Amino acid sequence: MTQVDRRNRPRAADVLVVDDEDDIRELLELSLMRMGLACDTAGSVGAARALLAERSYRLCLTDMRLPDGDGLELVEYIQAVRPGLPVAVITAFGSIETAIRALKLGAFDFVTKPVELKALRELVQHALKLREGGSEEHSAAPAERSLIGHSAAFVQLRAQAEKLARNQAPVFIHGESGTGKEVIARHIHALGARAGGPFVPVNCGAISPELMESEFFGHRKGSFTGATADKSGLFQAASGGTLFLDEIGELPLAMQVKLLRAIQERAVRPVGAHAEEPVDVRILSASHQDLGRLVAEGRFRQDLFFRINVITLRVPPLRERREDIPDLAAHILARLAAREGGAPRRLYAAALEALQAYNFPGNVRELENLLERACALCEGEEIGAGDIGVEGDCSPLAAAGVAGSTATPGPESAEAGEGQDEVERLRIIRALEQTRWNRSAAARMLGMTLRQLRYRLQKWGME
Ligand SMILES: Nc1ncnc2c1ncn2[C@@H]1O[C@H](COP(=O)(O)OP(=O)(O)OP(=O)(O)O)[C@@H](O)[C@H]1O
Repeated sequence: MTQVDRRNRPRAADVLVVDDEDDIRELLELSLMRMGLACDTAGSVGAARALLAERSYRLCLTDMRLPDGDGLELVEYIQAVRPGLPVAVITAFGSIETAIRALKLGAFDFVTKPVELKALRELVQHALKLREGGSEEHSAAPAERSLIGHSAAFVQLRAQAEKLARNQAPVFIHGESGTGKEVIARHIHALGARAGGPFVPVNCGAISPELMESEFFGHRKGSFTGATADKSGLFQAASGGTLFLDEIGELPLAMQVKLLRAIQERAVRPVGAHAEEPVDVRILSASHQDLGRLVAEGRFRQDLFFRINVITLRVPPLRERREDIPDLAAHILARLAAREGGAPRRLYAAALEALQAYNFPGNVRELENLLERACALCEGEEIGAGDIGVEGDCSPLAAAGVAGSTATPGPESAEAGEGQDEVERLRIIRALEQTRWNRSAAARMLGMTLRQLRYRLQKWGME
């Protein structure tokens, strides 16, 4: 068996295929050639390293078991010496743990044996798009502009997100309500190989449990009362792109089983259909809840937790990165001005100080709401502390019964989860009072949809 099989081709090879079995190497090479790609092949970690030292590739595809090491070693090696090169691993069917370890080490994606041509083609397409840097260069600017923050915590978070944009691993984004979990997810999508595909956000808490399966997977005409035509679901809508499952902790257990299957099999079965259909989506998810705690309480399936939580990003609350407040405020004021017309309002130093001293239990979304209200109230060009309506450390929620806003709990403990719910409940009551219980206006003020607001009110027995 040749350990290094380098073809004397006029142009550089696109893909490095690493596998110790001759027939699999040949099969992969043939499939890739049909896609118009030239390959080098290697039968061991050593041979692959030798080629990587000499030549550059657009993708590396490696088997896990190799005579002198394993695919994970190669993933680590590539991260160290060729960090921009996407590397995908071929894992044995059912060895999802290995695939997850590879993703954690920085692998771009994985395929299971026997390698299906369709899965291989999709993987290669995504990898090459990433390598071309097309999505990265073209979409970095707009995504960059909309993701504001220069605090050390935020800079680190953005760097992690940008690294994760380069692979296909599921990412779980954890943070309090309104911290920017969705903007982070959009950033990961916009900088990744799927940027040309759709980004489909779903609030799992806002879909009624009876319709959930059909919403996610679609349905066939006549499969239930009201199914008057075939309809595709969110998975199909996100095909080629990213499905962002917000508030994933709200999924009922029965749906969690189905979601796990869809993620694992990369296929879904529309309600009323006989066969599954393949789907090609990257899953990003988020919650303000501590999923580990939900698992311990039996409210979230451990297997799904393990599957979606390959990598966790924690978005810090705004009160842990107060340095970001001035930039965020300027950004929000500019956005409001663009919407309303005219020049952006400025903040008096005292107003900015008041904002920086405030604890923002509702995080960036609350900052947006405060500034929108301040712009409506303020008569001149500059917003004063009085227009802001927060006085130093004294949160408006304190008046509503939440002990000092500094005591707003983080999301890490059981009490914290409950505290978060309580903070949200009070925030919603405040908005409803301000809008004289006009739910649409309150939802707008809170930055949520009417459906989301209704869902929460129902949950708390308030509707
Ligand atoms: N770093 C940021 N730069 C610019 N805008 C931000 C940033 N973080 C949050 N925002 C804005 O704040 C609002 C809330 O952000 P987002 O919806 O992403 O939060 P979230 O954590 O997903 O909220 P929820 O938990 O309620 O779903 C959005 O309007 C978003 O544009």
